[in-house]
Amino acid sequence: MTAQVIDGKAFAAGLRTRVAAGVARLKAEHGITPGLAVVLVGEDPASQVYVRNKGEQTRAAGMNSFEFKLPADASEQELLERVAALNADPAVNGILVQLPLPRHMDAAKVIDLIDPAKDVDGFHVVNAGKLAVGAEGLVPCTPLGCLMLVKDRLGGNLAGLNAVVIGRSNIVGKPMAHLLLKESCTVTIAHSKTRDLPALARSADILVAAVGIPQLVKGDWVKPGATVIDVGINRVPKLDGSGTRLVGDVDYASAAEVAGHITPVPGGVGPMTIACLLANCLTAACAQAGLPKPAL
Ligand SMILES: Nc1nc2c(c(=O)[nH]1)N[C@@H](CN(C=O)c1ccc(C(=O)N[C@@H](CCC(=O)O)C(=O)O)cc1)CN2
Repeated sequence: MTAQVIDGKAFAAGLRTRVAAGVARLKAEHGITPGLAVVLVGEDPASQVYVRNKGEQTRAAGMNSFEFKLPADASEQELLERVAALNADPAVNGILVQLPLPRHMDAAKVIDLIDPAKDVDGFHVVNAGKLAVGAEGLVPCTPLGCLMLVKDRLGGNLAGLNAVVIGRSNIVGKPMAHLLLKESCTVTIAHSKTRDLPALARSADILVAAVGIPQLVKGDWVKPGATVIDVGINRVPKLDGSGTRLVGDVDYASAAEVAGHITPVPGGVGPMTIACLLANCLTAACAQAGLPKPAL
């Protein structure tokens, strides 16, 4: 079997178009222009690219973009003060602090200060808790994007499917598991202490790899016909030694021979992260104005 490739880039472009239409409606009917504030601390090259892309895509969707850059040696207090100011700013509907933060800053403390209503990353414990109990809240962008891709491919009804999520981070693994559980999948979260991971992975109808180990998941870990979602973004040396290339947590070539559907890296899950951020910002702006959640 050769898997069908899930084109996350194309799906994300469609989602951004739907978000832009929702933003235009919100402006026309209620005079509200959603505003997204992104805070970057330091000069990590990948983070700089992601933040620039967020600003461009926010403006392209018709929303206001506010960008704040702090030097790598800024104090944690400075960052907390910036977040507090954004919490109080009515023009700002969504706040995102780009991760990772420099080592001297405590990301949990910073996220904890973000107003949960403006927490478009969905990382605040209030939003994590809402997801865990199945209540309406802001959902982390990457797992939300993964779920959209899976539902699009499998026809929307995931009930009864076996899902294995490799990775237990608060940002991807745990929220992904909750989202799949909400869809009535039978969900297992695997991690570094899991016994016989290949056998467990082979039981999955939906296999999500979010562990940060380049090409960990091999073709013989994949159940024939399974949907494989690769969240990994790992930069590794090219085989000929000329620079680097991006690979996922899945060994794409061997997994694609067995899977039914598979996301590539790049061009799979990655582009969904920013598209879902825009969707969350529109959702947050509507909720703050007492309006229903937009259908995207
Ligand atoms: N506060 C947050 N920080 C970080 C998040 C996040 O969701 N919130 N996620 C990642 C980085 N990220 C967005 O911030 C992000 C990662 C990857 C992509 C993407 O489009 N990737 C491309 C490849 C890009 C490349 O060539 O390097 C792809 O996979 O096709 C977008 C956004 C960590 N920090």
